[in-house]
Amino acid sequence: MENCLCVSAPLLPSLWDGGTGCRGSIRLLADRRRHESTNTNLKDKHSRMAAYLEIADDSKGHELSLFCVPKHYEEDLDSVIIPNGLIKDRTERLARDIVRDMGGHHIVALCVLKGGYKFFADLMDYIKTLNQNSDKSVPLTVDFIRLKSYSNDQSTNCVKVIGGDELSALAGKNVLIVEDIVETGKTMETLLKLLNECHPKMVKVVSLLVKRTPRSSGYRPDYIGFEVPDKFLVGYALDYNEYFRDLSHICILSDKAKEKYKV
Ligand SMILES: O=P(O)(O)OC[C@H]1O[C@H](OP(=O)(O)OP(=O)(O)O)[C@H](O)[C@@H]1O
Ligand code: HPA
Repeated sequence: MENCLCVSAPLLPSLWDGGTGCRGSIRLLADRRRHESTNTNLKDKHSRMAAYLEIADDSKGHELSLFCVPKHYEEDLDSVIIPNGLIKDRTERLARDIVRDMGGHHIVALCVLKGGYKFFADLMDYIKTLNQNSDKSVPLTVDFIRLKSYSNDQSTNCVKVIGGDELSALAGKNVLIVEDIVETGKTMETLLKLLNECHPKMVKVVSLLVKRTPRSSGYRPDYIGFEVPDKFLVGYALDYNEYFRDLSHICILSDKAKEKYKV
């Protein structure tokens, strides 16, 4: 099913109407692709390039036995690809970049559930810390939306909106969408379309991860934590059929585990 949008909870009335040290393999890169502004009304005058840490395709990650991993998942993971500490360090810097660019305005941070909840919580904490320790501070409010399109390790191509706050409340606001991963780009493109119908003043997107994959539509967020290989990743709230959200590090899921937890 191509470009399907399903709204399956009556929570969005406006929508019902209209619709590491990985062996030296991590490098800091700038996104050389043309930066696409996510707001059709207020396109950035300056073409910015999103910086990110690249995890190389041949990165094997780190041995599981070097980290604390829940016993119940020990057999299911190939390796730790991004340790929790590195996620936090990169998130701290993303917070600084976001406040630098969006500061001075009230920001509404929109968390994309469920996968985005850990990154969202940590990013908000870092922005709060910046607010507390600077002469300039930016008011921050939070909103939530739940989107779902994956079953097993594949996008169904049908992005379902299954709950959340009313997007119409974001009219005229500076919105920061907080997402865990962009793979095909379908989830984010669907959300941006819905959001733009509500006429926000500005929309920026931060995604902790962007996957290098031939399945990508080419969509790139405004802020990116890491660019990752085309492998199915779990942990730090990223799931496989709801499992592995209770894992601190981002890990590569084994093929055996894909079979074990398949629906
Ligand atoms: O770029 P895409 O190919 O669209 O994939 C990205 C989306 O997939 C995951 O959501 P999922 O549907 O698994 O729901 P979840 O957040 O509840 O895990 C993830 O959290 C992103 O929202
Ligand atoms: N892991 C978990 N959820 C996802 C992924 C992934 O690699 N890609 C898209 N949603």
